[in-house]
Amino acid sequence: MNAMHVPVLDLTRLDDPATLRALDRACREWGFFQVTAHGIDDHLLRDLFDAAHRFFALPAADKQRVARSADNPWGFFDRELTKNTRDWKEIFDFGPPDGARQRPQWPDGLPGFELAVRRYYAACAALAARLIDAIGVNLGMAPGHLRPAFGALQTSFVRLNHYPPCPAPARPEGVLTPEHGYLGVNHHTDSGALTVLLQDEQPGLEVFRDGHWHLVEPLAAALVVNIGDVVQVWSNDRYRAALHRVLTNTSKPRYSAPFFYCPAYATDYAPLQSTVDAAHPARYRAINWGEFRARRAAGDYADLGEEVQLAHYTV
Ligand SMILES: O=C(O)CCC(=O)C(=O)O
Ligand SMILES: [Fe+2]
Repeated sequence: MNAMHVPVLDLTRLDDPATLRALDRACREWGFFQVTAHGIDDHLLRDLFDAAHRFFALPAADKQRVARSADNPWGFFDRELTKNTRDWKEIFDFGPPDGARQRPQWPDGLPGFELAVRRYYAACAALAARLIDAIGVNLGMAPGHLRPAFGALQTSFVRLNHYPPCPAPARPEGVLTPEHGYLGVNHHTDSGALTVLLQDEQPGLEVFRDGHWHLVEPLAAALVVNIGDVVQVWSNDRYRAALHRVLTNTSKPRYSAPFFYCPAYATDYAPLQSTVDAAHPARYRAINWGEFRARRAAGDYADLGEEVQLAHYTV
């Protein structure tokens, strides 16, 4: 195991110049960091884990009653593909309603489940808004410049992940999909702007940096944050969305809860004007989030050939 660790930032004073510098460095060097003093109440995080444990312990038929479909991405799913390869996990997704078909689904007979998920969503959205403000400032934009993309029409969502013990864990050296055995989640970048992640005490999450995989250590008081593709584009590659994956193990279940901070569908994102000059021409053309997300979601749901990547939008 590699000895370098992802940086840990104390967010007590996020607008402090020293914190902003540490944030910029973490975004440049890792695209991944952990945050303490993040302001999210411990009870809320405990309630969320409790809700996740109770949901995944339900009989399979009860979970299937809230299964997601080709029309509705919100609900239970246990056949997700990442890099066209089956992940060893089951998930529950909650995001905003959109039209008649896309709507949250809630399991019967789990008092407190919906409330715990909604509270976690709201708390993570507030934290992500603070972080995106700081990132915008670090990239040379006025405070609040990126906020409008994340108003009432933001398409952020919460995912509950359960990785059951796996009889055949895989551990490929590089960024390969395993030929034998399973990963909890195959290597990928997150396609939104930022991800805020709660993980339990069971190790498994790894980030790829300088040719090696590094464990993102479970820290009791911390949340994990990583840069997604949208911020990579805004930053014109100053920050990279880091590749990450989740290992399985033979004996212990693992639970995690990412909050994917995503803009409104109508958002067109391109390198911010402050990141582009004669020496640094724009590396991406404008991308429409609604279009990108629809193409990625179709690939996660079923094997439709090559998954859409940022590389398809470089200039
Ligand atoms: O479970 C984790 O720690 C990370 C999960 C992840 O990367 C994802 O769901 O995109
Ligand atoms: Fe991820």
